[in-house]
Amino acid sequence: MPGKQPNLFAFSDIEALAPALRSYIITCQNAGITRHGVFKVAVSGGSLPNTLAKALLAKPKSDEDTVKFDKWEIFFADERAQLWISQDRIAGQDPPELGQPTIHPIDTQYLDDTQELADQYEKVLVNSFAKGDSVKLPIFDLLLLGSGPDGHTCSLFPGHPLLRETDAWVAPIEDSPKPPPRRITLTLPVVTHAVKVAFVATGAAKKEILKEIFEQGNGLPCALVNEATGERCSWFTDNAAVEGVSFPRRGFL
Ligand SMILES: O=C(O)[C@H](O)[C@@H](O)[C@H](O)[C@H](O)COP(=O)(O)O
Repeated sequence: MPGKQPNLFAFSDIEALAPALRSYIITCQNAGITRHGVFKVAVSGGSLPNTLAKALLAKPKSDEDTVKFDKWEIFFADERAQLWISQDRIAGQDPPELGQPTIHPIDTQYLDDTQELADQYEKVLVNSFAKGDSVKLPIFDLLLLGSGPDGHTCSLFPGHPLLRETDAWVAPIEDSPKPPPRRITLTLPVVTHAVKVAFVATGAAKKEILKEIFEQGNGLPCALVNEATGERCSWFTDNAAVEGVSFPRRGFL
């Protein structure tokens, strides 16, 4: 289905990927600011924050190429029910001269109760997106996600009943196959309702799972996001990650 498929971009390496990712994010940022005065973005962990730092902390090339962090509202796409994880997030890496984003971390007083942790984080979203009769789902301007070697994204794992969640915006998980087992995550309907979804997946270790996601799908969480979002979804990969993947690449303009 032309036009309905996700955009698969493949770069020679992370150095080449970073400026394209920056330009994509700035386009989403400017669209969000035009629509509602702020840029609402949710971010995953893994290697993504380091790639984002490379992309976003580079020197602007023009006025249009400006990252307006003071207009950013940053949420976590998923989070471990642990104290230390936030340290490797992009939150700690914004130099003050770029402006301070509004960051919405989890409330660590609820770490012992993942349902409460999820409910409290959902309240944070409700305050920002005004859940009510007319707002069934929050609409993030952008989700910046990674893909695990098993095809998971956020803390949505292959074959897990959480993939069938339809009501909650944020859900707890107590049996994550990837340690640690206790986490909270945005739910699939929230992920697929975003204006734009971008995955960043690099390195040869990703090629088997990317082949499965793009060729068979197999109900893998990343494939479900691809299917539900189509052209709203973009994959920023390097050649090593997509070697042997039969799926048309797009040129990044
Ligand atoms: O909480 C976690 O366990 C990580 O956030 C994890 O979900 C990560 O996002 C993916 O495994 C992709 O990680 P890489 O991009 O580092 O491969």
